[in-house]
Amino acid sequence: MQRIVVLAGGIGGARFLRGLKSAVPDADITVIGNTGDDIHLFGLKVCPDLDTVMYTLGGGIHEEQGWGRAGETFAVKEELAAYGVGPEWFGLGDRDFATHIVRTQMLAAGYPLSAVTEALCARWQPGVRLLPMTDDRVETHVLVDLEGARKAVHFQEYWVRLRAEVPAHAIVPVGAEEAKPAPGVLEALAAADVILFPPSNPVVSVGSILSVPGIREAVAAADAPVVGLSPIVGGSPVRGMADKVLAAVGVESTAAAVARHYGSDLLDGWLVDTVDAQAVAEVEAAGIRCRAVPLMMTDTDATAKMAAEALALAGEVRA
Ligand SMILES: O=c1nc2n(C[C@H](O)[C@H](O)[C@H](O)CO)c3cc(O)ccc3cc-2c(=O)[nH]1
Repeated sequence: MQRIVVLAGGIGGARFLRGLKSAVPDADITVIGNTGDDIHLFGLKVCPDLDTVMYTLGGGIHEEQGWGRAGETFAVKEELAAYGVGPEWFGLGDRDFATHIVRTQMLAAGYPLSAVTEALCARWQPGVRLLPMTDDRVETHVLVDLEGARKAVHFQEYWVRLRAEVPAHAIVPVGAEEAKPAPGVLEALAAADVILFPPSNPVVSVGSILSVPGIREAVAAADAPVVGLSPIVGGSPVRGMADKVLAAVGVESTAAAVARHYGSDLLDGWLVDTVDAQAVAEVEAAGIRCRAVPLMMTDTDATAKMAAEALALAGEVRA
């Protein structure tokens, strides 16, 4: 059975995984999920990217939104607001709250996040093994200009409250230096037949995962071919704020620049969209095999084709 390891962020990663599962239903898929977006609110630990993967693959996601639960209600949030307790800018629904309550209760009882995630997945049956990148606390902060001062804000505040509309100067995965990969992460990378970087954010999603000491090294040292899919199509991100956070780390928003940012020490293959076909030569000149194929995840079939192209490229670079 083909063992595939995917380093995934939130919406883009989750949708890619749905296509991958449809392309290779019998594969053994391990997902290393980003936890740099995690936030503590109302005394609860919220893990947006792990939950987005779990709900999407488990059939509980709010499809149009891409995050949170389908059929959601907001009574708890409204009651909290009536007490003057915020933040009001972060949309936690009643059904979603239950996940965070179970998670926080288990963490308080001494279970590591990896065990808690496994317990939550026992309900959702995502059909993949979902591992957090680390059991330790890592929080992505963004250095921004706000109200005349330069300050660090939590990634969720930058993205959800500020809509990534303030200038960002640096992205800091606070706590990453002391973090250890969660149990199973290094083992999965070492045993993989293929490692994939979905079209997730290269800085705050895949970049956060790679910032955990040992993970980047394990990807680079893996026997498996590593293939990524560009989240930048025609010079802009398909969704999200990748252009803004790429600028903050000094990387141009092009499919080729993102490939060079990962580098040939990590990537063996890179897929760009057909509109970026002119980037193929530049990526190949950087020592990374490159193909131009349609990269819009319009539905599961289109996404399954992208996943199949990524696996075909992995087969090619392995040969
Ligand atoms: O744009 C928003 N995204 C929300 N997201 C998505 C989240 O901010 C992100 O898109 C990611 O963290 C980036 O992957 C949530 C995700 C959750 O799992 C739980 C709650 C939220 C709440 C919001 C929200 O209020 N607004």
